[in-house]
Formats: sequence, structure tokens, C-alpha cells
Amino acid sequence: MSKALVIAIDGPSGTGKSSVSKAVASRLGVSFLDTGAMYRALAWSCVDAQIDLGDADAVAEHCRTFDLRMGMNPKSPTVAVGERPIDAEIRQDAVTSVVSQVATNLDVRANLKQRQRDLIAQGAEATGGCVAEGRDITTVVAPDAPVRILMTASEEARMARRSKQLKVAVASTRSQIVDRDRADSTVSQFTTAADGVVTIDTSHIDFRQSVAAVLRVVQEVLDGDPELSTSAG
Ligand SMILES: Nc1ncnc2c1ncn2[C@@H]1O[C@H](COP(=O)(O)OP(=O)(O)OP(=O)(O)O)[C@@H](O)[C@H]1O
Ligand SMILES: Nc1ccn([C@@H]2O[C@H](COP(=O)(O)O)[C@@H](O)[C@H]2O)c(=O)n1
Repeated sequence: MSKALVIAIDGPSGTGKSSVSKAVASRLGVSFLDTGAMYRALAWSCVDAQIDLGDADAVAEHCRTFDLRMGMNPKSPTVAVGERPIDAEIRQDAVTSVVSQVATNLDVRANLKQRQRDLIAQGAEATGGCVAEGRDITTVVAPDAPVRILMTASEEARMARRSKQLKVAVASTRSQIVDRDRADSTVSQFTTAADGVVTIDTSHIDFRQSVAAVLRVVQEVLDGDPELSTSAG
């Protein structure tokens, strides 16, 4: 019987973990889970429901009941609450600037951790594997994943990437990158690799080289474990 190829990737903002994870999952033909999108969806849903983000109990209660639906095809990942797609809404500044408030709520983290584990299992069941990325995947959500990677990059590289991506001045990306990481790091450890986690520094390599670096780590693990497979079933 073959084992599922679960690939856990963590890292701070702007290291390229979402785009690289998506490309890796596409190349391997496995599922893709963007766990940051789940926290963003909750933040959006709380605002939409006019829940005070400072009210930790109300946010946690909303988290327990909101109907979050994640599409895990890496070629077209989707996020919806009920029937409503919110892919664009969750990328807006209004969500980015408040998402850490819900992500630092420990009841929320416990609930989303369980949902993430279930989704990774479903994704792996459907395709033989799942690339899941975020900030606590290698350490909390999937600490037993056969492949665990921490993507890092210098603050300058990360701010420059976000500036290019959003077509805004480099200085204006500081709150999205540095301040958000500071807030997020009060509950998750994603700047140094835990035991057994491979670090890939993308500061001086381009996107394609980052994808290739992750695929090399995956191949090494596959070569060393004949029970691992990427085929569904
Ligand atoms: N070497 C590189 N590796 C990966 N991505 C890169 C690289 N150079 C530039 N980029 C670009 O950096 C941008 C940010 O990438 P991405 O959104 O995947 O980062 P992230 O780590 O998931 O950030 P966040 O956690 O804030 O969502 C993308 O436009 C991506 O194409
Ligand atoms: N495993 C994770 C993933 C994300 N978060 C929180 O979600 C925010 C948005 O993440 P992006 O990757 O989409 O930028 C992030 O700032 C964290 O607050 C998390 O806590 N754990």
C-alpha cells in the first residue's frame, strides 16, 4: 500500500510559498491547499457579518460555524463561503490588514487546524498527494509530512517582490510584509526551520529556480522511500 505524498511548506510573507507551492502541485499532479486563504476567508466573513474582530469569542464562534469551501486544484484553486466565491475579496487590503487579528485567536487556530488536516487528507486521497502551505504546516498542521520545507528570503527581496506584484512603492509594502510577520509570529514560528525541515533561501534565485529547488527536495524524499507515490488511490 502506498503512502500519500504530503508536502508541507511554510515561510514568512513574500517568500513565494503560495506561487511556488501551486506550481509544484501542478507539476506533480497533486492537490494544493493555501491555508492563508482560509484565515483570510474567516476575516472577510467576520467583517461581512459585522462581527467585531476584537471580540475573540464572537470570532471563534463564527469560525466554528462558517461554511468555508476550498477548491484544491492547483491550476484553479478557489475559496468560497457557502455558494459565494470570495477569491478576489480575500486579497484586498481591507482583509490583509486585519487577517492577523483572527489568526492570533487560538480557538480559531484549533478549528482551522482540524479543517486543514481534513482537507489535506481529502486532497491526498483524491490525487495521491497535497502541497499545503502556510506558517505552521511543517510544525503543527502536518508535522509528520514526508516533505517539510521552510522557504525564506531577505526582507528586502520580499518587499521588492510584493512591490512588483502589486505595482506599488517598496516602502508601502512594509506593513503587509514586516508588520504582518511580527503580528503572526506571536502564535507561529515560521522564520527558522524546525528539526527535520529543509530550508530553501529564495533571496537570490528566481521563481523557476525556487520551483526546481522544491522539486529536488521532493525527488530526494521519493528516491529514499519506495512507499511514497503521487498516484491517486
Ligand atoms: N525566487 C522567487 N521565488 C518565488 N516567488 C518569487 C520569486 N521571485 C519573485 N517571486 C514573486 O513573489 C511574489 C510573492 O509570492 P507569493 O504570493 O507566492 O508569496 P507568499 O510567500 O505566498 O506570500 P504571502 O504569505 O504574503 O501570501 C509573486 O509575485 C512571485 O511570483
Ligand atoms: N498557516 C497559516 C497561514 C496563514 N496564517 C495567517 O493568514 C494570513 C494570510 O496568509 P497569506 O499566506 O495568505 O498571506 C497570515 O498573515 C497569517 O495571519 C496563519 O496564521 N497560519
